[in-house]
Amino acid sequence: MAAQPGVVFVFSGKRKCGKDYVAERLRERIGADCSAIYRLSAPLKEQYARDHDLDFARLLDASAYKERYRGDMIRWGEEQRERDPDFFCELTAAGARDAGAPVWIVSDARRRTDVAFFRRRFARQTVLVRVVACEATRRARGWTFTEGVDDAESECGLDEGVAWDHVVENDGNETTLERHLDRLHSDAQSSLEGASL
Ligand SMILES: Nc1ncnc2c1ncn2[C@@H]1O[C@H](COP(=O)(O)OP(=O)(O)OP(=O)(O)O)[C@@H](O)[C@H]1O
Repeated sequence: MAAQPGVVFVFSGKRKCGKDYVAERLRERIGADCSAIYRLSAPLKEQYARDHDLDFARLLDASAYKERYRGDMIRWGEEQRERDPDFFCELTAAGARDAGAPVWIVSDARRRTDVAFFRRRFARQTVLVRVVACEATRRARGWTFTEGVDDAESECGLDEGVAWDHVVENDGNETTLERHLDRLHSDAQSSLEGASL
């Protein structure tokens, strides 16, 4: 049987708050041998590419190819979620189980249903992490407010009403970030010890 995770970190945050950056720093801290980063958007792109006979690798990068299909891909994703809100979470979890690392870092939760899925399916293992940075910092990292994106559910669905286990301040202060990473790392260690992995 495929492996169950010891810890599932579920990251969320506004655009350019540094979710990917902090997720990568956490993976380095815990060690690439026992942790891996997963994106809920990856199986969406993979499945979309398969259904539409497209090149999955080119949909993943920041190419004009991806931009050409972006609108239709978003619409297609919404249709799948309406049919089954857990569709992409299930695919991600199945891929992660097969890969077998004990610590999963899911770097891009965007919806209430994403958080609810991991809380329900991996109740003991899930650690909810909100990454925050002020608007000035996000702007300096390339963010500009875009209508239809920054006011959409995919960007605002988790702004309120979620009991985060950790809120990571990522405004560029290295000492603060290190302190947060220490806490997350120690959470992972205790959970792994508790699960006797
Ligand atoms: N603490 C930090 N120190 C230095 N650079 C950072 C830090 N946090 C983020 N960055 C940089 O800011 C940029 C945006 O970060 P990142 O891609 O992780 O954001 P994101 O929240 O995943 O964005 P998006 O939602 O658009 O995918 C990247 O170039 C990243 O390297």
